[in-house]
Amino acid sequence: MLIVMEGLCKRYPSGERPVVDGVNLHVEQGEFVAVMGPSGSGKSTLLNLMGGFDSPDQGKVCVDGLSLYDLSEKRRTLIRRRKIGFVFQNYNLIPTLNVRENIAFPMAVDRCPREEIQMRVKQLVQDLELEGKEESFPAELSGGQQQRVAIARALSMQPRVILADEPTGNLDRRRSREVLEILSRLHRKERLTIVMVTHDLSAAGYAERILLYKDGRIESDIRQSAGDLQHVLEDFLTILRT
Ligand SMILES: Nc1ncnc2c1ncn2[C@@H]1O[C@H](COP(=O)(O)OP(=O)(O)OP(=O)(O)O)[C@@H](O)[C@H]1O
Repeated sequence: MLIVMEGLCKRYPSGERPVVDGVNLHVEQGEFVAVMGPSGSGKSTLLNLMGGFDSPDQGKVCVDGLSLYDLSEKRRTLIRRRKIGFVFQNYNLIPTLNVRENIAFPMAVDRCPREEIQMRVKQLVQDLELEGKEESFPAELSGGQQQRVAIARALSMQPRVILADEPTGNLDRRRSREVLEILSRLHRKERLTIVMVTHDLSAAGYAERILLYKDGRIESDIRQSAGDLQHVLEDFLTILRT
């Protein structure tokens, strides 16, 4: 099992109720999981806990057999860099670095050999369809291109899992589809594990498993066959209305 969450709880000091309330979740290597749910229900917090960014009040998070919150801060940072790739709604690219440098950044921090960095950047530029943009800066790119750079950067360390928080939240329909097609292809071809928070049902349609999250709990865990979105939609609406 690649990701294991057990008895996970988190309440912010300012919050009345826990935003993660006894969550148990197992994600297998190669799964593409979407997390949907009402705004403020705790989805981003759950994803941050999964990625070792936050600390739980109770419970365990294991990624690739390592219990993240039993590690020292230093080791957790290292594991995060090597095993987990993050993709955010607002891309989080470094504005003063060009595309090639943004993609190479985590590898440079990890002191990878220069030839390896060059080879990997070249491959990622190809995989993410960014040829010709290598020298461009983030401000010179469309939102979809920026997000593809962010995905390339997230993949640069060959992580075990990609955690994506609303990766298409700032993109129009066409650019969302381009980004999702790429994620979906990487998932199919390279058995990349993806956990993606999204509000967009058509984005969730690319996943093979959909978690409906509400009030800090997984209300529903649906493994969908292709095109079986109606069932998910009905569950989702029921959960939103109750
Ligand atoms: N660092 C923080 N300190 C205090 N409260 C926080 C913090 N981060 C989030 N919260 C609160 O916790 C709750 C859950 O937030 P979270 O961002 O996890 O929800 P979400 O389901 O991802 O929301 P959205 O879909 O709107 O992005 C919200 O009420 C939010 O205000």
